[in-house]
Amino acid sequence: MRYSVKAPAKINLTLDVLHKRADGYHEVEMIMTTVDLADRIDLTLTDNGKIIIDVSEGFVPSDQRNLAYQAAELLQKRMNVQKGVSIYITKRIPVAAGLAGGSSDAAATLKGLNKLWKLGLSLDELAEIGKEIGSDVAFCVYGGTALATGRGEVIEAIPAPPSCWVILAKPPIGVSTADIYKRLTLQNIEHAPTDRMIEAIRQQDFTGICANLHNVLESVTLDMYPEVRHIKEQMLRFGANGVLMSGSGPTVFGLVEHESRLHRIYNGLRGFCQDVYAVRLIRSTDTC
Ligand SMILES: C[C@@](CO)(OP(=O)(O)O)[C@H](O)COP(=O)(O)OP(=O)(O)OC[C@H]1O[C@@H](n2ccc(N)nc2=O)[C@H](O)[C@@H]1O
Ligand SMILES: Nc1ncnc2c1ncn2[C@@H]1O[C@H](COP(=O)(O)OP(=O)(O)O)[C@@H](O)[C@H]1O
Repeated sequence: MRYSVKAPAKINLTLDVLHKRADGYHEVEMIMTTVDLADRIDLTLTDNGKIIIDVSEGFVPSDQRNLAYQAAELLQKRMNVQKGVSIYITKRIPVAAGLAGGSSDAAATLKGLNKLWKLGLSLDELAEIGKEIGSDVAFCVYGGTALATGRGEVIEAIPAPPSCWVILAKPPIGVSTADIYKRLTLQNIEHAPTDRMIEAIRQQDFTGICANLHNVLESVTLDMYPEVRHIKEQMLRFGANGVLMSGSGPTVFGLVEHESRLHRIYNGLRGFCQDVYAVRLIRSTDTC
């Protein structure tokens, strides 16, 4: 028996850090939404109880370090499953990019194995297991658009923003999330307008959404990697309506209302950046 599951990327429309916690994590407030750039996870049932993993990209670990492997192992142990699985990941989401590719692979694996192993767990139960693997996994289990709090694992669904195009551009660098959080200075931080963003989304106010995009990690990554700042400036110059770095970066996304502008921005960016994608927001939460 075999299942294919889509694992979509996320972007952060806002990312605020409230304080550093005693456990070393940061207390965050983020509005996240899924986009239709996705990895594909193929799951094949095996009878010997073993978990085998392979990945289309050589530089993503194809062993216990892979978050999809960790998700399968945790679920197998937690639910006392005797069956095994062979996992094949076709990567399309750039790696270490601020798009939660690994977290989404883990979430999709949990959702796919829930069917393959006939476990009958709810999304809430899968998210509860997923949060042990990483802060972004719970959001990826639900998909859609949500306010994430705590260390990112407390998820409250909110309505989807109005449909629009999203241009993603990633310079050829990988960013360590832990490193960016470590370098963040919390004094004099300009906090994100989370409430205003939620209101703009509720009102389906595209201009308001673009005006309230804010990520407190952005200045940390921009100071370390001037090429990220350059991409931001160029995306705005080519005509994106709103531009922001996603997560800890280095991917920059631009929201674009009209398709007529999309090609100009895409082609302009492709002139100096290899990794550019034109995608759409996913408005449905059913990603499986
Ligand atoms: C920044 C964000 C925004 O969505 O995404 P990415 O840039 O990774 O996509 C997330 O907060 C990342 O989530 P995720 O990548 O799952 O993080 P984890 O594996 O849980 O943590 C990696 C490391 O980041 C730091 N970390 C993470 C989350 C948090 N709220 N506070 C932290 O300080 C910790 O040092 C931790 O060891
Ligand atoms: N399935 C996976 N896909 C991508 N990266 C993975 C995966 N499993 C583990 N990793 C590791 O996780 C790190 C972060 O990757 P990723 O989730 O793509 O980035 P981000 O946290 O910035 O969104 C990478 O350095 C990679 O080695």
